[in-house]
Amino acid sequence: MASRILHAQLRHRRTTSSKLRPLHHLRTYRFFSSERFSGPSLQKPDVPDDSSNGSKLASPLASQDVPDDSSSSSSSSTLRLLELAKPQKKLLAGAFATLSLTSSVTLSFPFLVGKIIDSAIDNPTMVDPTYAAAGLFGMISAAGAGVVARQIFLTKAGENIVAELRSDLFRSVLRQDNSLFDQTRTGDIITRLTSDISLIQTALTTEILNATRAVLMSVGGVSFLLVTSPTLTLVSCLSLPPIFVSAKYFGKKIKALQTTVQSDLAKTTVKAEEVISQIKTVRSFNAESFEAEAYKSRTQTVRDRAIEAGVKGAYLDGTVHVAANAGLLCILAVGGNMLGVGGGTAVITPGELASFLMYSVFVAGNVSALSTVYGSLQKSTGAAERIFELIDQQPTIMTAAKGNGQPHDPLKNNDIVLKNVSFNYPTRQKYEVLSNLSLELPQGSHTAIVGSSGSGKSTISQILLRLYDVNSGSITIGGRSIRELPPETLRDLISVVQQEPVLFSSSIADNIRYGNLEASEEEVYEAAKSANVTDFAETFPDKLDTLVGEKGVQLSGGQKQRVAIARVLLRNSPIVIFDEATSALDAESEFLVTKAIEQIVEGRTVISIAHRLSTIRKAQQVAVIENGAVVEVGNVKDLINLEGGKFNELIQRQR
Ligand SMILES: Nc1ncnc2c1ncn2[C@@H]1O[C@H](COP(=O)(O)OP(=O)(O)OP(=O)(O)O)[C@@H](O)[C@H]1O
Repeated sequence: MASRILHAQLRHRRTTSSKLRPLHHLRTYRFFSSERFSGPSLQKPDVPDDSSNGSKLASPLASQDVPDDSSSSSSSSTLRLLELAKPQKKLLAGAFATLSLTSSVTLSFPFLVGKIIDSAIDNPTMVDPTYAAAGLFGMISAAGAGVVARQIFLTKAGENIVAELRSDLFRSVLRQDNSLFDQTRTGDIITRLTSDISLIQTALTTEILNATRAVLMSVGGVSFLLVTSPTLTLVSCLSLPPIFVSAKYFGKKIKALQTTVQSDLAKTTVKAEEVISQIKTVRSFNAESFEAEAYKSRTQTVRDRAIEAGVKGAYLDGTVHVAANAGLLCILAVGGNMLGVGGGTAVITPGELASFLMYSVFVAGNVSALSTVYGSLQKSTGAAERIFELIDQQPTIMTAAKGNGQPHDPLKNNDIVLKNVSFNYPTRQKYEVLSNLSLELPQGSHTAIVGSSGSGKSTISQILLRLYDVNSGSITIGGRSIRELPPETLRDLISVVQQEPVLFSSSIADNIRYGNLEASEEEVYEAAKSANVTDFAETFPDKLDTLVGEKGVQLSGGQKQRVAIARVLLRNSPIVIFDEATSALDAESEFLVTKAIEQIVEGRTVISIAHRLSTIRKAQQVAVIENGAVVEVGNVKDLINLEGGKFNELIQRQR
């Protein structure tokens, strides 16, 4: 049973939807240092350890604004795109081989039709049109088989490239600094993982092949035109100037509009994602109409720009259509005279004129296909730049850790010492959240951190986990700076129970198992029992296999909290942080959760970020935080009785 659940969970992880899921819960994900389960990181050059200025802002992503496609970055992106196709070279070679076959058949078709017409005119008794058609049908069937094979090769190559790129990109996302997630909306990243990658897939397979076919057919077609009649070839060139002029004029406008449409569309997706994920808040404020209107107005902007681009495209198509057909009429007029109509000398046969006309249509079609391919290749270069930007983003924390991934000496103990720590969030450079903060948390002790809202209590748990690096000062565990520990090792030492625990949309058991993916079913059950999860799970028909819904919406706040505690129990880390774990609960839930918490506290270093006296009572020491600094520290009794003290003041306010 256990292995079934584990396999189901791992299988679940492999699917795209579950790959996207952790973006919403990235902090939870990191508390459990599960990035590593997503596989090895991409190879990155080492960056120097910059311990004096850890609180760096990850370079913001260029968001959905399509980057300036300067030719150098475009060409390097194109080269990198081609690199991605390299491992699929056998499949792509197969696709090119079948393409050559189908193109040769298509190219020889007008030539053969011309020959059949001439033979039928010259020697009507010798040529049986049925046999001729049957012969051509044989050729077409061979080409058809080539088309089938090409599609199969292309689909396989395309899907392989996409799967590889998607998982590389996702790994890269998981390695990024928190500051990147603080300033980038989830929807932006999801767009890169989905539609941008699809654009690349099309570019690397279908479009490159279309381009090759168009070039082959155009070059082959023009050669046939020249061989058949250089004079008529010159005549057919008359249609080129209006086509080129209008393609340049409209093409520029269309590209600019398409770029804006792409960027506006991405913003619309981001908005939809935000509203859907916050639907309860939207409902409770009766804001459905407001949000629907806001979304409608965004989609209308997209629609208007897309129509504008479509209209420009229609003008271009119309101009090309008239110019190309006028060219054909010129060929017909001049070619008709060349047939010797009206008594002149014939310099061309009817069959040659027919094949010339067919090749002209081919060439026109393929030249215009080349411009379409060029347009979509431009689009995918933009998408590639957005993807490479994210893959190339250098996280400061993962790579700066000395000995990251290397074995390290075991820690002497789990004493935590924060010394003169100053910190600001990278997105708010000028606002110092922690200011010269010093605090000692001996191994096995229970410390309550109290203080007014916004004083910096939760921030302490974030810097202990090294979700952010501090600007100055030091944090040590067992005498070792946390910067020297691989982040995974550090995060294995610490578990956090948050005020609003985040669950994944799988079963209760799977959510508990997140604490230790190797745990047996019995261990999961034991953890569930100790955290009073079985009390409520047993009342559901599927018991621990009950699905909890997205972010655990199908459970109450207290039930979610107990699942989160069971998860931490299973994790068995020596340091546990309760970040106001019971403050959002009613009295009965608080009682049950507190009982569950008592199971964890035993024998561990505990930090309770607390508001209420009930949570604080069991702590051995209390640290009062004010404006990011410890202003009072001592045991609960002493501080309660300290007249005029900060803690005493806080308690008085609660009474
Ligand atoms: N990711 C972030 N980016 C920028 N500023 C942040 C971020 N998280 C928190 N802050 C700011 O840091 C300050 C301290 O926040 P913190 O969450 O540590 O306070 P707290 O003492 O835990 O408050 P509360 O009791 O209300 O939870 C606040 O002013 C907050 O606005």
